Amino acid sequence: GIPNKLLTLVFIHQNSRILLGMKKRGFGVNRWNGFGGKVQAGETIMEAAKREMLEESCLTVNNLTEVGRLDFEFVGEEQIFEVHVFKGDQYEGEPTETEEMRPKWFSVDDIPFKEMWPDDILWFPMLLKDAKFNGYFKFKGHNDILDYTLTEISDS
Ligand SMILES: Nc1nc(NC2CC2)cc(N2CCN(C3COC3)CC2)n1
Repeated sequence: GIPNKLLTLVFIHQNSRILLGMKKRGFGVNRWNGFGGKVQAGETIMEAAKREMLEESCLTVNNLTEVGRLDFEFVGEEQIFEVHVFKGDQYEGEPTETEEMRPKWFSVDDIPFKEMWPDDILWFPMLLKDAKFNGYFKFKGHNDILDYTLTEISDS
């Protein structure tokens, strides 16, 4: 088949708070999410994650680590979205609204799942711990999950 569409998703998680952004346009508009976007030719996935974070929030994240990978299939579409999820807790700069995203800190006990992609409530508990996770979701449109698999990979 055709190659997967490589995408990044970056979260800053500090103790009991996590930085999310309200997507102001494009894919996932009007949903809170981490920051990220496409991987360009000639850059690593990590470089793309840092670049998108800076472009979308004006933050430089220093200690990103990859914590998961989520594959998304959309019924009727050939290309799989391959999302590489990163987390860090050290940054430089101030969270700043851009054309793409409006940043806001949330308590980890009060994540706005009703205003997020429907898969998020499933893998967020793994994101907030320090285990790696792999997921596969089959979507019908942008709101219905037809089936999924989700595996936690413990470091130990
Ligand atoms: N949390 C979450 N869920 C998703 N679910 C699948 C859509 C059904 C996708 C997703 N991303 C894929 C799109 N990407 C946009 C930023 O530039 C492209 C952000 C991360 N992020």
